[in-house]
Amino acid sequence: MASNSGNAKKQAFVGTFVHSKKLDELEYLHDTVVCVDPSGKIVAVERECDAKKAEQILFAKLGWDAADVQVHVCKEGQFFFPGFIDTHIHASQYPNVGIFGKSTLLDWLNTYTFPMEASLSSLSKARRVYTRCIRRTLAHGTTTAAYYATISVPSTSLLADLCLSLGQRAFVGRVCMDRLGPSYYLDESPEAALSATKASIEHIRSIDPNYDLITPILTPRFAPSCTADTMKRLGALQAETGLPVQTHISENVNEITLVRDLFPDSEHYAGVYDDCGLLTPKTILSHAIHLSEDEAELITARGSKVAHCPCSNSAITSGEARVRWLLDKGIGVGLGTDMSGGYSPSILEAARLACLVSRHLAMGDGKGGAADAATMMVQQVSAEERERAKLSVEEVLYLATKGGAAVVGLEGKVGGFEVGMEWDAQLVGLGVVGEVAEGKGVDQVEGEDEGNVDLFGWESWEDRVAKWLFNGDDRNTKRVWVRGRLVHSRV
Ligand SMILES: O=c1[nH]c(=O)c2nc[nH]c2[nH]1
Ligand SMILES: [Zn+2]
Repeated sequence: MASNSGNAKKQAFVGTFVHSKKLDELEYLHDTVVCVDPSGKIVAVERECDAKKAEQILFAKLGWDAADVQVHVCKEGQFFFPGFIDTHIHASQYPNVGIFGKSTLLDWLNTYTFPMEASLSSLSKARRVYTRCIRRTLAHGTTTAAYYATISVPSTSLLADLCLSLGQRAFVGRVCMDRLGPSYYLDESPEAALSATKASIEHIRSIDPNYDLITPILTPRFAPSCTADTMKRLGALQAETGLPVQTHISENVNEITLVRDLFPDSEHYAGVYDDCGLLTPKTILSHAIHLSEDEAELITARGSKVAHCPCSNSAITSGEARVRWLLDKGIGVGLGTDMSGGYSPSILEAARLACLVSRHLAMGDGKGGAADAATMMVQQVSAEERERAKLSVEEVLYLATKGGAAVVGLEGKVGGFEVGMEWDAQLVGLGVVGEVAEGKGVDQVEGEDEGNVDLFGWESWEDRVAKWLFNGDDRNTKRVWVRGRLVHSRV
């Protein structure tokens, strides 16, 4: 089956392009044309060019007939930005967003999460939930998502089918858990967990044989809910297939105590995964809030990556992940919404919350992470070091795009605008406020742009992007493409 049907045209995108060059630097490409071939690949990035020049020179250089090219031109206040990568999201928890009360991880799982996930064994309910989740995240500019589904194979297969048909690039994981869950929502045995995982992989292979858009991902939920036997089988399957792995680590202090009790022979939480062959360069570890130095060093050595989920970590009171500390150790970090631990489907929201959480660390009043005020004082962390904890606009937007791409193993393929990469992109539009109408004393808002961001025209491009980060939302996400296919449009 074609993995990205509905797109078989040559396209040219004209205007301003903003993307990450490196962790702390955004590049602004003005008066630029990006050409995308029918397979969704970027084949040209031409500076100092416009639609007319492209027609006269660039298309000919590519051997394109201008009549065959669909041209998209940015309007005032608009720019192209790479699609967001959500490195950690539970599609099956989407109906629960915002519903967490004052719970913390372990009671949150039992009260809200397991009942909702179990209920999605009803395929009609799963279809409603997954369709809405995919549409909503696309509308917020998420072009790639690393999804947890449920323990049900048909329900997980349905999520993969829907991502393919709605055009979202996805990693789809059938959740494995064979203990410490309610009896109605557990794998019967390690053998059952493994064979269900294999059935889910087979289904994805049948709908997208080359994993062009949808890739299976091995998903032991987290160490407390998996026996060592199950995790070792999944580790062996990873070694055999080379597939990616996703799980949770070190989110909550009670969870860490539980892991210590359940796995007394392992050195620490990260060691449990390592002992089972699950700490690989293709492993996405979510949260990683309370890691020790030894654990971070092991993760660095294994090349595993971290999904930082600031919304979830704040909502269910888990703590503050030390992103700068992780980055300094050479660990790749991306952003996750972690719905519904996190209440928002938006990676833009995750990026702004990553800024704020890093500032709480800098203020030293975070009581959740090992780098909280007391620890920092004891360790005599200098004022400069605390200041370094702060993440900039450029840095969180890197984590949301290029950094996330590296976390899910798509570096060089998505997350930026370079020849050879795929056109996974969003068109961002900010509201442009016109001159005060003479004699009326009120601002006139021009154009169809709406939303929460007002541009007055004097802002630098850096300031425009900062205004988008802190006040933007899905109203500013005008169009979204994955592999060149238009998958969401407000205009
Ligand atoms: O944020 C989280 N969401 C979950 O669903 C989950 N399961 C285990 N640990 C978890 N953490
Ligand atoms: Zn999670």
